[in-house]
Amino acid sequence: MEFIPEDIQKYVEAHTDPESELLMDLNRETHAKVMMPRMLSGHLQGRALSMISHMIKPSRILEIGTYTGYSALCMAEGLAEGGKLITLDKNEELEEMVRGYFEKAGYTNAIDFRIGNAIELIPEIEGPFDLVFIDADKANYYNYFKLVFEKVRSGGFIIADNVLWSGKVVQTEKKIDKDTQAILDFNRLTHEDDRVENVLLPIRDGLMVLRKK
Ligand SMILES: C[S@@+](CC[C@H](N)C(=O)[O-])C[C@H]1O[C@@H](n2cnc3c(N)ncnc32)[C@H](O)[C@@H]1O
Repeated sequence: MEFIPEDIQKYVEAHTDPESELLMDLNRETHAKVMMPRMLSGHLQGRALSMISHMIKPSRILEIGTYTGYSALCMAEGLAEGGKLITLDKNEELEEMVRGYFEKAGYTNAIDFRIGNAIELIPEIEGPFDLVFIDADKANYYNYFKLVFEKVRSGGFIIADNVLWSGKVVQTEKKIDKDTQAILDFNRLTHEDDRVENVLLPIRDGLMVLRKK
């Protein structure tokens, strides 16, 4: 589902910095060879994540849901000198491709790519983090929020992707599927949580931006 008219989307992209050659290659290769390329953040959201990361200048970023590494590479652009980004994914089939791109981008030392179930990996990872990006299985979104919360420094950010869930968050049908319900719960619970400030940005499929007080 497109949330804004196609011509406006094109105008927005034309007036946003282009992707680097490497990100363009990764975008193309993902679309040509990998299942469900819609999962990749893409040009506009990638530039937004890079811009946000530059604004925060994080020393430590945690990403939950690497896929082919596109969003990790975008957020890594804003890391402080000597900063680290840890990214988690359970799909080992993409490991070689993802590591190849991290190497080509010169981020072998800055990006720590770990394979496994994020629910099991996160408790073993020490904080504090300046920025956490939640972009894995929707059913666990609120669990991820709870698992990372104490690891985020005061003033740090948690961003969750796909919180508009292709518009299903405002559907009027009575039967709500499991993932939609999980996103609805995540949006409501984080919005009502006094420990964070929040803004839901309607970029692509929706980014929930939370700032820990
Ligand atoms: C939407 S994609 C991530 C897209 C990527 N962040 C980007 O913007 O280019 C979601 C990823 O989460 C991973 N994933 C799903 N459940 C997971 C889990 N329990 N633990 C770790 N990774 C998981 C999937 O394998 C998939 O690669």
